[in-house]
Amino acid sequence: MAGHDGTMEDREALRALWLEKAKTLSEALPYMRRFAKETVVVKYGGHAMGDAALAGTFARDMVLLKQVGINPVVVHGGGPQIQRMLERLKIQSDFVDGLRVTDEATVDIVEMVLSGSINKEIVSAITQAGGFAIGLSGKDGHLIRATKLRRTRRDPDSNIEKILDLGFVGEPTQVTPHVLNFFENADVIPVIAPIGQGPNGETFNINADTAAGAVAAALGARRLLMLTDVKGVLDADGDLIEEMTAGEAHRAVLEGTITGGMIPKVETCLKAVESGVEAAVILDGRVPHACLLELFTPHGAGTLIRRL
Ligand SMILES: Nc1ncnc2c1ncn2[C@@H]1O[C@H](COP(=O)(O)OP(=O)(O)O)[C@@H](O)[C@H]1O
Ligand SMILES: CC(=O)N[C@@H](CCC(=O)OP(=O)(O)O)C(=O)O
Repeated sequence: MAGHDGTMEDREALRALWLEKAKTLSEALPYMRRFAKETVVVKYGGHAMGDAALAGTFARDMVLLKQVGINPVVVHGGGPQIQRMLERLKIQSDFVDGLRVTDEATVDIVEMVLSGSINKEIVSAITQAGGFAIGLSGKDGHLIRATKLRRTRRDPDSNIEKILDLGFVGEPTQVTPHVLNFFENADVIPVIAPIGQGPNGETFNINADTAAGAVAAALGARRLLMLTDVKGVLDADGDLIEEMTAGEAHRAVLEGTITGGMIPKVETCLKAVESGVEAAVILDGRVPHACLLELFTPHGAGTLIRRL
């Protein structure tokens, strides 16, 4: 970079660059006003948090949102990190419809990785970026009450519906926003691990997309941002779909354009918008400042799903 001793051309180029940055900041003003005092729930997926530099950028973005008067609430995943720990401990793990079958030994590891290391890493990154974050799991302050997830599957030969036992996989039954409202008023950024508490004190492993959707619905969030490791929802030709209505999303699942891990993600977005969240966006967490791009520019960063 040219300093004061650079050539005239260098200084002119630098000035043009800063003017461009000032223009971008100024253009963000109407968006900042639109989202001021609003809650934005950000689901930070395990794949999206792979890179240290990107994790730092994500933390700065959360601090910036708070600084301009928005209320960011982070719900994180950690699937790949749980997987690595289970492999180190030689514990076998299977998935049904993208959900980890969770026995007693596994739920202990899931809780340790999510509420322990990952949660504290994100809290620490936000603190490093100048923010004030507090880590929670769904067990704190009755935040996420859960029950055992019931899943059934129809056997194609006998046509009999079978109950699948996923162990300690939970689904949220109630989210109590009391503790989050308290944090909002105290300018704290909550960072939530997707662990739920059952009626008898059991610990439940909740898919992080599902947990984020339930938190967004309970808070009446203006946006649910789902950071993942693809551009967004892709069509049959592999092109990004920038906006989908609930009807189009349902159709894409039925037609098989949306498969695997994208199904629970899209279903969570649909449920969230049906529960009062204004819009949900599936966006590429590998793109630096993806949340800022989505909220503060006319160039959304992924696929927006809204009620209609
Ligand atoms: N139509 C689609 N558009 C984009 N991704 C899709 C689509 N259908 C299936 N997928 C798969 O869904 C994956 C995202 O879900 P998942 O791996 O569960 O994300 P995360 O770990 O971030 O929660 C993508 O990596 C892709 O393989
Ligand atoms: C029930 C279930 O599958 N829980 C997930 C929780 C973490 C998660 O969802 O993390 P990502 O968002 O990074 O995938 C798991 O055990 O992997």
